[in-house]
Amino acid sequence: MAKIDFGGVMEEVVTSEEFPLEKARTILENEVVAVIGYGVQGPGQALNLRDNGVRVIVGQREGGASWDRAVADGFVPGKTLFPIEEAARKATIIQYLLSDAGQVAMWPKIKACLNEGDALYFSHGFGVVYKDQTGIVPPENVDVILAAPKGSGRTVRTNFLDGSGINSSFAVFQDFTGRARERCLAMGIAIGSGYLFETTFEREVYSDLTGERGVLMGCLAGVMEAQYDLLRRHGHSPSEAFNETVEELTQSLIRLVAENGMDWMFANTSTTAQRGALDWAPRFRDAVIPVFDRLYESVKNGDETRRVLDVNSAPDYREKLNAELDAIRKSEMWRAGSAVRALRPENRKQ
Ligand SMILES: NC(=O)C1=CN([C@@H]2O[C@H](COP(=O)(O)OP(=O)(O)OC[C@H]3O[C@@H](n4cnc5c(N)ncnc54)[C@H](O)[C@@H]3O)[C@@H](O)[C@H]2O)C=CC1
Ligand SMILES: CC(=O)[C@](C)(O)C(=O)O
Ligand SMILES: [Mg+2]
Ligand SMILES: [Mg+2]
Repeated sequence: MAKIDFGGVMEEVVTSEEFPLEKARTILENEVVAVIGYGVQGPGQALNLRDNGVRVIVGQREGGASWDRAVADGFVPGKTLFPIEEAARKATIIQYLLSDAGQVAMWPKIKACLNEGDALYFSHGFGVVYKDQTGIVPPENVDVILAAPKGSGRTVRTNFLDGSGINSSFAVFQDFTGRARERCLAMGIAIGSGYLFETTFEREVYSDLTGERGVLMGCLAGVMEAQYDLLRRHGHSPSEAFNETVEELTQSLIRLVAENGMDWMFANTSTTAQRGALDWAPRFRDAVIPVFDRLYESVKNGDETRRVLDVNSAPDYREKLNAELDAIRKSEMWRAGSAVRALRPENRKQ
């Protein structure tokens, strides 16, 4: 493993150079991988595995939109696409990529399909770590491994297609065969990871639930809305409020952060902007610390899990979710956003 200095802390990572695809292919040579669930991660990981020469089949509920999508992506019913349990029985590596609530519902059936020496693969620590709520306790005679892409399943695929790779974490929870670690790393590389950093199931789920509720999604959505509304209350137009809150971030400034870090972005803005941002950053930081403390506690004590399972296990959860997403889409802010996006020169030409 390569030793990398992450800001003064040495960590070991596995890169696609030191663990090349050829090595992954050899390790997975005699395996049949079943991707159970063809939602967001399922397609990204399944297609990358297939393109990387791994024997992969898909298990999905018959008849729904995800099944049709798998067919459209070239998986053939009866050959490489099966109902969930049939796929799970055929496989030696079961990639459990149903929604986390779906994993709980299907667990008794999946458990019954596991053979001694199989590997049960997750992209989240959720099911295993919150076992008191999920009931997911793998049998002792299988490997239990994790490769968790740090990005959307869409990006898992688009990064692969453009020749880059997603970063993923990996973890071994249970090593029955003595091969759990190599199977885990081989899968991590074969799904298209550029490098993998090591974690545990527990640390993965705590950090992942915090990140998505926090800066990556929840906090981001919240602070954007707060600033947009503030500007609107003070008489600014929707286009001005949206540009100054979202468009400039996604089209310019966050790209500089991605390229070269926060200081680089600051260095390429006006001295006026720098002064103000440097002064206000600690105020925002201090304002949200108590919210973040509550968030981490709520993750750790299982409250977030309870909420996810409650809401996402309801029969009408899809309708309710769509209504919530629809409300965002139809809000003035995001309708303004749609108009702003349409005005980007590259979109205007179409
Ligand atoms: N969405 C993403 O990009 C990421 C997801 N993950 C993890 O990957 C795993 C899969 O997540 P997603 O791809 O978002 O899942 P998803 O929400 O897209 O669901 C996948 C499939 O599960 C099926 N499903 C749901 N409930 C079911 C049930 N009761 N019975 C049978 N099938 C059912 C649905 O047909 C759907 O196609 C989760 O553990 C998630 O936390 C990790 C990183 C990113
Ligand atoms: C994309 C990702 O890794 C998330 C946000 O954690 C998720 O979809 O669960
Ligand atoms: Mg994540
Ligand atoms: Mg997540």
